Amino acid sequence: MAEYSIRDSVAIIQLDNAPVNALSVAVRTGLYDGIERAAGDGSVKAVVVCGKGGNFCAGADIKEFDEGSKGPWITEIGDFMDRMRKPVVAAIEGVALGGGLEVALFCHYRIAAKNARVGQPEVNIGLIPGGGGTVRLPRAAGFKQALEMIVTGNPVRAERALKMGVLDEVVSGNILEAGIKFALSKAHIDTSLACLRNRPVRMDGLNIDTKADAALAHVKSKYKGFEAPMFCVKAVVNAARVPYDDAIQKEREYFFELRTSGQSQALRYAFFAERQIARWGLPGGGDYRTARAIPVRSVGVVGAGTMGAGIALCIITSGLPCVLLEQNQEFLEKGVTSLRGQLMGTVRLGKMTAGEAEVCLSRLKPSTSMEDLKHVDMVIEAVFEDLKLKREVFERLDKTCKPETILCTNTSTLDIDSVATATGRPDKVVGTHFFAPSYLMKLLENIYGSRTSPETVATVMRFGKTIRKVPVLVGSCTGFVANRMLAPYTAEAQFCVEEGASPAQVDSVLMDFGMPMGTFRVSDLSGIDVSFSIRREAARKLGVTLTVDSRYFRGQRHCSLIERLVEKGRLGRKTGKGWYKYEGPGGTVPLEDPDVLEIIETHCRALGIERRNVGSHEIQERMQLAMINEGFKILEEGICTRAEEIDVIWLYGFGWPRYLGGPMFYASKLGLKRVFEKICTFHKRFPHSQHWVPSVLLGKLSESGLPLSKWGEAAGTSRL
Ligand SMILES: CCC/C=C/C(=O)SCCNC(=O)CCNC(=O)[C@H](O)C(C)(C)COP(=O)([O-])OP(=O)([O-])OC[C@H]1O[C@@H](n2cnc3c(N)ncnc32)[C@H](O)[C@@H]1OP(=O)([O-])[O-]
Repeated sequence: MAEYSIRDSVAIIQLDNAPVNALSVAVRTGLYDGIERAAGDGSVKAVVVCGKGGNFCAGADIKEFDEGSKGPWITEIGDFMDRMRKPVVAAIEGVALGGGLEVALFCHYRIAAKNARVGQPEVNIGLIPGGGGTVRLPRAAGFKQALEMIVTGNPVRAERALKMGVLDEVVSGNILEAGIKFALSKAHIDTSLACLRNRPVRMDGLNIDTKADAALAHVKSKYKGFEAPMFCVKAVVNAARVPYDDAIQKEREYFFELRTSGQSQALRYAFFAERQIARWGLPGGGDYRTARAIPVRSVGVVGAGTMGAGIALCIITSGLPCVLLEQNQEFLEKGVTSLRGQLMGTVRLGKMTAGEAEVCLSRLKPSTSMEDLKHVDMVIEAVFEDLKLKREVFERLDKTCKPETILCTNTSTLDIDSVATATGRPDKVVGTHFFAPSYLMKLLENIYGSRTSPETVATVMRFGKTIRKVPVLVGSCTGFVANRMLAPYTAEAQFCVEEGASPAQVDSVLMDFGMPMGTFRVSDLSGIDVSFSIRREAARKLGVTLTVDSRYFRGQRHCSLIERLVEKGRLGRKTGKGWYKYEGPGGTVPLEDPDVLEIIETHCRALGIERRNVGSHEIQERMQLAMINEGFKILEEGICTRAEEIDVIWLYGFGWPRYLGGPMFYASKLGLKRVFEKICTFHKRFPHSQHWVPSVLLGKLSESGLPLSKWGEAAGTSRL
């Protein structure tokens, strides 16, 4: 809704829809009614539109998008304002985003508090601004700057918006008081002079034809696979070419076309999924509503290898002091050099100044003495993935650190309890699984053990946000969520290669689907020897020796191509050859290698595997469905409590194309009945792959027709 009041002959319309005053039907109706009322009230000289609770407005209410169009559209409210003879002033604090900025652009004037941010982020949810933004912003900010704001979706701060011409004034102090004062000062000025409709698009000397072609080409390559950025360009270019009303009409057509598109649905889903993951609960009780995070003012990182150094870098760049610990000076110096190198990389990219980088470094305390961890609030252990070693480290940490210190283990495979029991404080032990490269990858899988306390979970969840990661809470199991799902995905890729595909073919199928990189290129990048050691270690524990001839491991189908590559010294990019051979500058360009194809052929001949033509569709289906089936098992076991958590993990851990929502969302769009039937068929065809045993939950859901948001509940794993 919108509250209407009058002060000093100024009508005040306050948008009111907590927490961000999204433009629901009620808010738009309230705004329209308020403007109409002020226009007809002879005692009112001017109008101020503002927002309640510290924000102007975050745009259309995204939750209402699936309900069709009801109530007045922003441009209808705007047309009314355009005809008003009384000045309407937008008084902005907090954010004016999307439809919120569009409302402001319909006002005759815009003032903002210093803390305000304005922007058109619709592109992030697969849309273009649909309430006049593509037509009015270029009239205020000029074609180039408006195009940049609309295509990137990045908001700008008040001072910059003022320079761009989007705002008329930036004020300090009470925004409403400033708005009333400003409105009264304009009460006698002809409003048509301030009306953006009456101004041409500012081209600032640019030629629209050349600019349009360049912008389209740029957007096509930069936002590969995304539909909305192209439409943004088309709409803004059109606004520069045709009269105002025609441009508004075209913008609306584009907006409605995109609103019902699969991409926008997926991107809107991803928007809410990211917010859902903050709502966690523990099986033993305690959740995000009741658990209090312990303040973290300093952190220690044990292990200055690539992972540890990257984690320490995340910490110091987020403003926290960090002790980086290594067992000896040589390893410590190596770690600090690697951290410095990464930091300077961000300086070179212009993301930080050299001065800021120095400030970050001043927060780092390299050390070889565990005593330096005595007073820190949290320690993240990032030593080699070896249980015995980790338990030793935890025993020492437990003895050294103050009793309140939270102890985190950066592990991708180990059971949290088996580490926690090395301490006398298992309630304060938790897993924090960072992804390589740890400074850049946004995902943080936080893993609770059976005795991890709600306060510890609340602390690592908040800490994740502090260091600008996307923290997702998951239960403990082999591989947790990300790597557990990755295992059948990569296994199927290798089986497809054994059966007749080439690594390059598999990778191109994945890239065409929208993944940032194919699985074989990823394997080369992270090192084939890494997967080799993990497999060998797992086999060793079971008393089995894996050889190049192993076709089965624990009764399961096994592809031993990795063993063959390691035998030939093909460890990946670091050795210049792996699944590919690497050439070009710095040996970074992957080329299909006839030697690898020969290794694969020999391998298949030796094992009697008949090769055939494996089609792209089959590759995609097998890799994705095997992983999706695992996702349902994860839900079924309560390792995750919502499908959204799994999707966020894939978006941020593996770069699943955001415009496809995530694997679970993708499954919902394919239809669970179809997904289940396909998985059953693959299970019959490949009986020696555990990952094809259909998930019981999936079978149940395939009959139920329940929407994705209810899958966790149906699994009985929801804890809220
Ligand atoms: C009509 C003409 C065409 C117009 C089209 C548009 O405007 S398209 C829209 C263009 N606009 C955008 O794309 C802006 C999208 N929003 C944002 O970028 C950020 O939310 C923020 C910067 C406003 C606040 O960031 P922050 O980190 O401070 O907080 P937070 O992110 O956690 O959000 C708090 C709560 O508000 C909720 N919520 C937020 N916005 C909307 C919304 N529009 N709708 C509904 N709900 C919304 C959010 O779900 C969360 O709810 P929860 O989980 O507590 O139940």
